[in-house]
Amino acid sequence: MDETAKKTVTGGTDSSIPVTETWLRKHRLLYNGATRHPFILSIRDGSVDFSSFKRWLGQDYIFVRSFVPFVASTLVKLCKESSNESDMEVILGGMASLNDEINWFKKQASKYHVSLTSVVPQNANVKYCRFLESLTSSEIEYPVAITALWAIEAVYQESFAHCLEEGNRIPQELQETCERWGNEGFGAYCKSLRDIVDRCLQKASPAEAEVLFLRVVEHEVEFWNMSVGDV
Ligand SMILES: Cc1ncc(CN)c(N)n1
Repeated sequence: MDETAKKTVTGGTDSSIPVTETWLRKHRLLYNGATRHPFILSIRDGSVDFSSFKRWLGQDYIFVRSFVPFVASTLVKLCKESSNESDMEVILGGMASLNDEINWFKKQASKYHVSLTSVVPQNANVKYCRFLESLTSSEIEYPVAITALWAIEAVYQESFAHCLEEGNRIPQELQETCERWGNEGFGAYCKSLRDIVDRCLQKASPAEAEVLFLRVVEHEVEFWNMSVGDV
């Protein structure tokens, strides 16, 4: 991160607006590109190509395995920098649900005959996993790491919750997939993460956090692009 990006800036022109709200307003177009991606829209309207779905499944399993050490490193940063008890419960809850997520991927892979041991990570996935690894560095502070964690989870939550909204024509086989991330419990988890980000960045928000938010959203768009074979 260069020196300009490291500079501390205020959250926005109106300090009563939480920082995440400021970013979402400012970067709405890019954010919608991730949460309303053609892959997601095709699940919602039932036109999804199942070979894309299977590609996504195999690649996301690899991603989630790299996501675990990143979440664990965020927990370590919390303990070192503030040890806020309620933040700890939120992150621990997230880690527990990642265990379920990994088992879910294994079950789905066997249902769709995807051999998880033979999946070759594609370029977009390799880059995203490298990015996650870079965030485990001790130079990345807790408020910045938790920002990335919130953004990563929020994109999936909003994408799949959109699939479930009224008027959907989700193929019956994919209903469970949409519910995995679109359910209310996962929504509440993402809201807790968002509240943590807003609290941590209330007084001063490093430009580095906003840059990371944008990079996460870009990686998510690339990940969906890869899933539809558009790389
Ligand atoms: C790429 C990606 N982003 C987010 C998630 C939700 N844990 C996921 N499984 N995969």
